[in-house]
Amino acid sequence: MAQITLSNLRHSYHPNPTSDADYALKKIDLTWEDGGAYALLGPSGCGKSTLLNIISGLLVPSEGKILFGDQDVTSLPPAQRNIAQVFQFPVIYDTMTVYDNLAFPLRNRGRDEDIVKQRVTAIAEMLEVTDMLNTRAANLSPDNKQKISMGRGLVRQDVNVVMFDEPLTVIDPHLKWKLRSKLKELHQRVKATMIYVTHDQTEALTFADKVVVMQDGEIVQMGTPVELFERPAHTFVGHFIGSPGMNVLPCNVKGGAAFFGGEQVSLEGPAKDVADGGAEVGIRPEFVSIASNGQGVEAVVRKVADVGRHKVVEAIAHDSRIHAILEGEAPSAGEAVKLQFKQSQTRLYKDGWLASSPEEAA
Ligand SMILES: Nc1ncnc2c1ncn2[C@@H]1O[C@H](COP(=O)(O)OP(=O)(O)OP(=O)(O)O)[C@@H](O)[C@H]1O
Repeated sequence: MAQITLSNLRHSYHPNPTSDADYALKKIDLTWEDGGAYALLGPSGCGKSTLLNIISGLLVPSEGKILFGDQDVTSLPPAQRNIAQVFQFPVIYDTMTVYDNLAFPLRNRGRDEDIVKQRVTAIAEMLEVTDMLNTRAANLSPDNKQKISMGRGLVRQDVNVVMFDEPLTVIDPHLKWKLRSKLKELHQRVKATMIYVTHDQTEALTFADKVVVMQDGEIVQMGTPVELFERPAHTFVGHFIGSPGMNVLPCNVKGGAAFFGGEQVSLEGPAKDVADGGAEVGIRPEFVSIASNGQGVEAVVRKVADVGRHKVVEAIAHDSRIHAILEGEAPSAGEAVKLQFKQSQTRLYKDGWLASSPEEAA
């Protein structure tokens, strides 16, 4: 196992790239710590597969280096990188038993049969498939096939990294949560570096200790699930994570103060070095409430959705849509209300990037 460093990485599929737009990966500098559980999260086309293929060696980047520990592996072929991959669709041999499928990566590298038995037994027990070891893989359900595929990825102890590429795509929705939490538990037991690629925030946030969010060939933030929720470094992260995502409202900055529709909005703290002019206020729906003291941003409720645990209110203020997540009583559609933003959670964004900082304690 090793720390993986991506240094000054860029990749273009064009033979002669001329501008940033020609690059599928713009500029990536990233370190994956040894033994970490990571998710690579972003919408379709943001460059996740390109990055994964560069780490596994299927692609050589146009620029930059990949290091495993101190070793430069940029031009090493996949077979010499000691990587395990689990794909969207199960990769198993139907004619073999579950035992032989799990044993395959070890036997392929000439491991002794007693080590094979020890590892296969341990992984089967972790995956709760011990009773299937003598079953032919052809007779398994799709989710059990994918479990075995995951087991094949985890059975070797000498890999630098295990990469999962949207591994739950074929799994029935009601079984997804089970496999998701299983994977998390497996990481804690196996302690290998794992990178889980997905466009699904729930999968990323459940699995990973650190989530890397990508947009349009760039990393916009790397952080713990709590950091991504509480302090999105970019409005894209605010939008992409959360349900509904963060409210992003156009505002005007004057002398460090933010005005939404002419009314001043109290920010979490000073917006240092933000020039006067257009910017955005970011506030998560969880921190928007209906004012009981008659003070706040005037809005009209457009829709109320009861989602069981809470209600999601959609209101319009100064032509902008604002979501609020409310527990208990909620107003009705058409009602005029005043909205309050929790000040410690109200942030300023300039050109998409976080531009306010929390008030320093006196
Ligand atoms: N072989 C290729 N040739 C040319 N362009 C490509 C190739 N593969 C990917 N691209 C382009 O590179 C960009 C990044 O694609 P990539 O497949 O890495 O994104 P992704 O986040 O993995 O998307 P998805 O989740 O849909 O697989 C996209 O604009 C895509 O069209």
